[in-house]
Amino acid sequence: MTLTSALSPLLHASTSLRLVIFLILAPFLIQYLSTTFFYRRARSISKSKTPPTLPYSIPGIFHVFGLLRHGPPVFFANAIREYGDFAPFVIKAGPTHFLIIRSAEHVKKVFQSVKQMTVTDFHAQIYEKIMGTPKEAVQLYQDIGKGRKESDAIDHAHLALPRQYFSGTALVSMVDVYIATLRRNMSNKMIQEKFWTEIEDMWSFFQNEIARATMETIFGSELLRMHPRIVRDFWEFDKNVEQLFRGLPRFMMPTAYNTRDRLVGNLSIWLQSVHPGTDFAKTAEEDPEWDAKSGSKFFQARDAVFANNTLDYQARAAEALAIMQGSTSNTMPSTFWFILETLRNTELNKYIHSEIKGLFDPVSGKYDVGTLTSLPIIQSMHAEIGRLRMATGTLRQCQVDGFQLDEDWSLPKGVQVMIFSHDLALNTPLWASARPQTVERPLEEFWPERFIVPDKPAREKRGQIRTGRFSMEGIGALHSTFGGGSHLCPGRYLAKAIQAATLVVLLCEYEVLLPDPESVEESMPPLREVAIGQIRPLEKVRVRIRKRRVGGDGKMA
Ligand code: HEM
Repeated sequence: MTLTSALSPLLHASTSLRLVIFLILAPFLIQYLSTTFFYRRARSISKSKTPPTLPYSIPGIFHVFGLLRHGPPVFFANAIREYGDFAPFVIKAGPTHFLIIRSAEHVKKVFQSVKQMTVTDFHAQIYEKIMGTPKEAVQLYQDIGKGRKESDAIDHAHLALPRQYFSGTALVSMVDVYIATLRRNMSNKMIQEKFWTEIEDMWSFFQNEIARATMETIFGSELLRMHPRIVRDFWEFDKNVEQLFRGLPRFMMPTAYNTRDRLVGNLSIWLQSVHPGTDFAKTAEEDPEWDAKSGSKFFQARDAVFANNTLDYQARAAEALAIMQGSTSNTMPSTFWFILETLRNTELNKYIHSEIKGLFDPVSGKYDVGTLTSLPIIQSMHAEIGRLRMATGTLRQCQVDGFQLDEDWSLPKGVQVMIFSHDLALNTPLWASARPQTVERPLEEFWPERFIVPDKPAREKRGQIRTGRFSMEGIGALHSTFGGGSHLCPGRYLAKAIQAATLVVLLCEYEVLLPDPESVEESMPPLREVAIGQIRPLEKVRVRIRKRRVGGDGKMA
């Protein structure tokens, strides 16, 4: 349709009719013009231009209807499929502008520009809309980086404490607690040596067991004792996180708000009982690493910062919910896939079992967590699960006008830069040019050894597991599952340790098998349909489990 033919009915009608015709035609016209502008801007060779906006038909509202109709995960995925070759491009939800970037160079530039690309406002919104933080406390988050003492202390608790406690020996102690908790909970299930027990739905089983063990490790056992429903409430809350972030009124989604409020209320009651006053944290070297009532040293130290910096119990409970969500929401699905991918591949299963079965020390009754998590196959599996089975988004807000993304593109102040891990993870040309060895097998396929560099070029037999050293060299920017730069997820080592610890307990202490492998293959989720969000099998996955016999020397079989 040309512009003249589109306007011709208008030129020959009465005023009111013209208005009606104009209103009917206007969206088509605007769509036509915005499409023309989009391609013109995207193909322009001029320097320092602002990125184009995806075609739209209603100015001011832009892509709001599409985002509401399909939901952001599908809308963003469709936009990438249709216009991905023209990235970077902008999607506008009314006054909020999202810039989608898709190149490794752009990702690096954004992560490295710590001062110009921040998360402060985004984090404040998460606390207010999702976690239910009271308004007065939200101001403290918004004042981070503005020289306010309490806000700086909160920033320290967010950035420094997880990095201190989720690495080195502190991490090993946490994982020891996780393993002991998981083993105890599993042994309470009366799983037999002689008979197989059938688990109908491995996803729900993991939702319960991994969340339970992770929560007990971070918060202590008293929380679960006081509020036995907390795991169920947590998953109900987690399901509604995106809805809560949209900020729809309470009457439109009462269950989402009620569940969130119940969680915050219960966490607040628990905190008042286990962390009274401001001097409750026992974090000296000689203090125990974990306390059944007060929780891990990490959680005690963190809550003490908030207690000493004007956060009331409701705001502290919202903080506890944020840590519950950060630690459980992605770790459970990634652990599910870690185990399922192992069970799906007999050679891999045998190889991993042979690598890990010697890691149990019958004298201490503990596994060697340090060795376990540094095995190349475990590290590579962790990276591959993050690449293929997780779809996370990382956001940064541009704080300056004219931010130079590169010599072609310049960004306005306020634009929200979005990086989608799954999109980058499946971009074959980028991976092939960054490190050709990583695309020896298609990126759409799960390849546990993708991140292993062989020691020497050896001829591998079919099905044989590749050995060598683990490396992320050259591909860091393409693997953004854990974000990047100064906010790179501090829990990534804990997530890897939880995956490996769950695997070691299930593989060394139990025999686990998939009774219906064909239906599991048919249940594999499609790729690229959502840009962000939980990836889970299409159908329930059944597993059979029975206890392994322990040898006379106390060693695992
Ligand atoms: C597979 C599991 C996990 C995934 C995929 C994941 C992913 C992410 C991502 C994408 C970010 C944003 C990073 C950025 O803005 O650059 C993040 C931040 C964060 N994650 Fe994780 N995470 C996982 C596990 C954990 C665990 C176990 C914890 C433990 C408590 C944790 C705690 C945090 C915290 C506290 C932040 C905020 C960091 C900051 O703003 O400085 N995460 N995570």
